[in-house]
Amino acid sequence: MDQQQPLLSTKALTIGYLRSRQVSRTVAKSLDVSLWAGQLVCLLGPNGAGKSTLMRTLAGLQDPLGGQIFVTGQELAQLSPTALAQKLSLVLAERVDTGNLLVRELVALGRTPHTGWFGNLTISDHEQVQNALEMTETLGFAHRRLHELSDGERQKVMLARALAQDTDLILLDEPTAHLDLPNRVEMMRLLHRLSRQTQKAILLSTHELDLALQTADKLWLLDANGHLAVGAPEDLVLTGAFEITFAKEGFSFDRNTGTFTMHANEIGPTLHLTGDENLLFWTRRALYREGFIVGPSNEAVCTITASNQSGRATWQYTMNGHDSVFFSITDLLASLQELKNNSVLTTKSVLKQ
Ligand SMILES: Nc1ncnc2c1ncn2[C@@H]1O[C@H](COP(=O)(O)OP(=O)(O)OP(=O)(O)O)[C@@H](O)[C@H]1O
Repeated sequence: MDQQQPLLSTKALTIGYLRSRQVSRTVAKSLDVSLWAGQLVCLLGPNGAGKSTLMRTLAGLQDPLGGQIFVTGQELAQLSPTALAQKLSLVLAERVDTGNLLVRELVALGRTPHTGWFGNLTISDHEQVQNALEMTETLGFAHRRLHELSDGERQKVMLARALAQDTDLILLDEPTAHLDLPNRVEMMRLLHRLSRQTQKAILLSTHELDLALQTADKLWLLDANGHLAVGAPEDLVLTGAFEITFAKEGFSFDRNTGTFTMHANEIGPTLHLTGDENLLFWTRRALYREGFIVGPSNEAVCTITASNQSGRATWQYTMNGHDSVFFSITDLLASLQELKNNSVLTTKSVLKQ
């Protein structure tokens, strides 16, 4: 494979929609991006930013409003549908009508660009289908009809078909949309493994910010104004691009922990936290949710110490000379809430560490 040339690239690409041959909506313009062999890239952005529009345009399902797309060096507009299908496979989020097809038959359709509509499958084609079923863990329902599957099972089968198509490029529009958490993680791990083992270039759009941050080699961040930022996940977090793209009232992104924090509806008193880091992480989240501010001890009305005592999670604070000890966050919050309601927390107290 030519490592000097990206598998997919764009030059001054403009994407959007036409109505009566007039541009009715320009979603993004001046896009210059590239996808390289062995790369897993996640396309992220808020609702309506243009992720599906970009995926569909890159896959040749929708014409660009301007600029060019190159697939393995050749302009996409010049490729026949079969030539394109030998290079690029697309997995869409929406349900497609597959009639009465068996799962194995649908996955075998992935071989069509290589065999032709009436082409018989060779032993090697059957092996590719089998491999694709095994890799996606869909072999167990290969004999079932597609309309008998759950949305999550169906999504894995669609990936199996793309794998059977055996293209250098795989584009997936929200492949984790219908999966539960373990399957979402598994899907991302599988895609990551595939990009490494097979040197395929994989681009997927997703709303799974956390999983994307952990697994992607590169992120394409499309904001609501059609601006695309490209880079390693960590660079985009450190430069603040990640935060800006998802900026919305009501929550913020914490660069230190890589997590989103919801803002509480009301602002409560400041508390200081100290002790076991693991416990502090979850304590902090609970306190934020309840509208408390976590801050330095000199600004706090009390200090809560979280520790593991004989393997038991314990929270402790002292107020007005009275020690309070709790063995769950629920009980700690109940106590703090009571104090808040009684306005005791409005006066600063010296508390035991
Ligand atoms: N057929 C269409 N004609 C005109 N505008 C459209 C059409 N389809 C989508 N749009 C608009 O294009 C913009 C991008 O839509 P798109 O579906 O690509 O966003 P998205 O990032 O995939 O959103 P989501 O995360 O909600 O799936 C939106 O403002 C949408 O309203």
